[in-house]
Amino acid sequence: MSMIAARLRLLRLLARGGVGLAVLLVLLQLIRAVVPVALALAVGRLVADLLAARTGADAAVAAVLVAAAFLTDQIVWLLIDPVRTLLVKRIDGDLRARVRVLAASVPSLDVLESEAFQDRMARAVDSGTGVARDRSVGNAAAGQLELTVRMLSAGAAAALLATWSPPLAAGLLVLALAVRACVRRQWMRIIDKLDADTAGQRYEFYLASQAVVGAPKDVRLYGLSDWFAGRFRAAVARTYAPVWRELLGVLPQQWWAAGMLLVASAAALGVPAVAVLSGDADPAQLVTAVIAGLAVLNISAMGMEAYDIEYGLRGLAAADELADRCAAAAPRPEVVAASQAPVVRFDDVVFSYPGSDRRVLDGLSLTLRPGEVVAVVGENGVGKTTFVKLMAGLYRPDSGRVTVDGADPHSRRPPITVLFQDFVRYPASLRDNVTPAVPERGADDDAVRDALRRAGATGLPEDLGTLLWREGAGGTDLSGGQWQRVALARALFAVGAGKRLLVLDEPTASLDVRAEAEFHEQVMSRVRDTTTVLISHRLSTVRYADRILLLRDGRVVEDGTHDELLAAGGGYATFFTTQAAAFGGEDA
Ligand SMILES: Nc1ncnc2c1ncn2[C@@H]1O[C@H](COP(=O)(O)OP(=O)(O)OP(=O)(O)O)[C@@H](O)[C@H]1O
Repeated sequence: MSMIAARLRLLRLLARGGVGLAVLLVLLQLIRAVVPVALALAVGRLVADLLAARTGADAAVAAVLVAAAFLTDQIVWLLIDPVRTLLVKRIDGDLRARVRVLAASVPSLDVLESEAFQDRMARAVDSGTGVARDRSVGNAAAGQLELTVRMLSAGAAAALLATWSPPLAAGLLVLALAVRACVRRQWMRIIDKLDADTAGQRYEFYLASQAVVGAPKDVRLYGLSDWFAGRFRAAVARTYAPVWRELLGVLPQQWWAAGMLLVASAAALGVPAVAVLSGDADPAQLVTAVIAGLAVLNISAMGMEAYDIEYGLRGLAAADELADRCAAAAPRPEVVAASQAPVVRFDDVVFSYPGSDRRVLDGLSLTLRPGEVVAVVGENGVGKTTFVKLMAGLYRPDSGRVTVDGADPHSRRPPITVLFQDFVRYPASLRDNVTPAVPERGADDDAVRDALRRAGATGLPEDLGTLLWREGAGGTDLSGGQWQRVALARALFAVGAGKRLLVLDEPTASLDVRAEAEFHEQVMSRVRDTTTVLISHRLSTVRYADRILLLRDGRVVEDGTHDELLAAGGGYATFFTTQAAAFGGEDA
């Protein structure tokens, strides 16, 4: 897109903040644009009236016009700020919502988690960390309007000056625009530097958010505020050092621009003065010409709008690239309905996370038969959760094949529900924390209560409408174990609503011993019409599974029932006996 088209697009974006508000801002800016010309004319008339010793009434009218022009400028200036702020916030809010919808529409996590996608997302909705000004598309749109109006104002002042001296008007305008263009090019190098280290800016933002909200207990318990502050200062210094260096490099280059402006100002003042001295102009014309000349030169000063425009254009480009990436990504998978438990197959699957060459899954082959409860065990980091993500179609294998009932889960999402280890605690009601896996089902309080009961969730608020978000009005919070039961209820509710592939990743991690003992009876024995994957380090949880798979080196190395694997005396048997010994008996 050409520069002019991009800038016209910025102006059109103003309407996204509300047509009425945009029109008001345009009007206010236009009034500001004509003020310098009005002031030049009014002051010229005042001087003419005073010198011609006309009636006091004539001079008073001229003085009132001068005052009116001055006051109008002040009042409009006061009004512009709130109108501009509101408009910018609305435009940015609109873009932020669009970007979030785009991000949510990406079907696979590899695109979402890629650095390029994250960078573009941060750029498109940048709220200006690190500098005093918001670097946003909304600011760019408002800045483009300001610049357009400043140009119009300079043009109008030049036109007024041209009625007296066309060469002076043309000369001042060309000089002012040349100075502006050169200075702008120098300063924009700083934005390139700012853009260069987006990963550093993300890290700095992460540190700041961890220090305030992410790790409040650790910060207080271990007195970590200095630790965070030191790292934050170091991160800021690392990220912004190149920017400061660029800044120091640009400053000495300002001398010649200052020199050119000095010459231009001398011409703006000197040419009319010489004309008056030589009798070619009267003092009133001098005053009008000088004010108009200085108004023309005003455009040479690069205001903050230049940064706003430059940064916002990059934000807009980032948003466009996001849209293109999303359009190019695979379409949102069709969700498959199933009346019976599905069969899941992994054939020689190899998978590495984007940006890593470490094979997390390396030739993984397995079959989950319909209605089976299959436990997956293995050391930390062996790839159990990764296996689930591929089964759910959230990533695609690098090679090999994943199918659920014969279909690729990436393009046809199976009727799956997953209780992830890091399950989401929705800032919503208890009811809405149980139902999100099947939003189409709607609120069915009996089914919600039944799922909570089967998950063994006790001590919860009686009212399903209770907000489970402490920061919200009337909100409350739950213990870790209670949250895990609510998340388990979420999975069971989804099974009740027809999801026939159930994954429980560490479902008993936060449960006490009695609750864990009840887990098999209350939960596992009731999901028989569902293909179930159970991931747990607690071997007492997995021992009742129909089959147990032990993962190592990215593939299945043992496959059998608890008794078969114990008898085989392999890795599972070692796990089990070690755990049993740690708990003081064979029955871990
Ligand atoms: N989003 C990700 N990007 C890059 N690497 C990842 C990502 N998620 C996990 N990994 C890496 O993949 C490997 C397998 O992780 P995974 O979570 O599947 O292990 P796990 O067997 O479930 O572990 P645990 O028992 O600790 O829960 C780990 O080495 C981890 O560092």
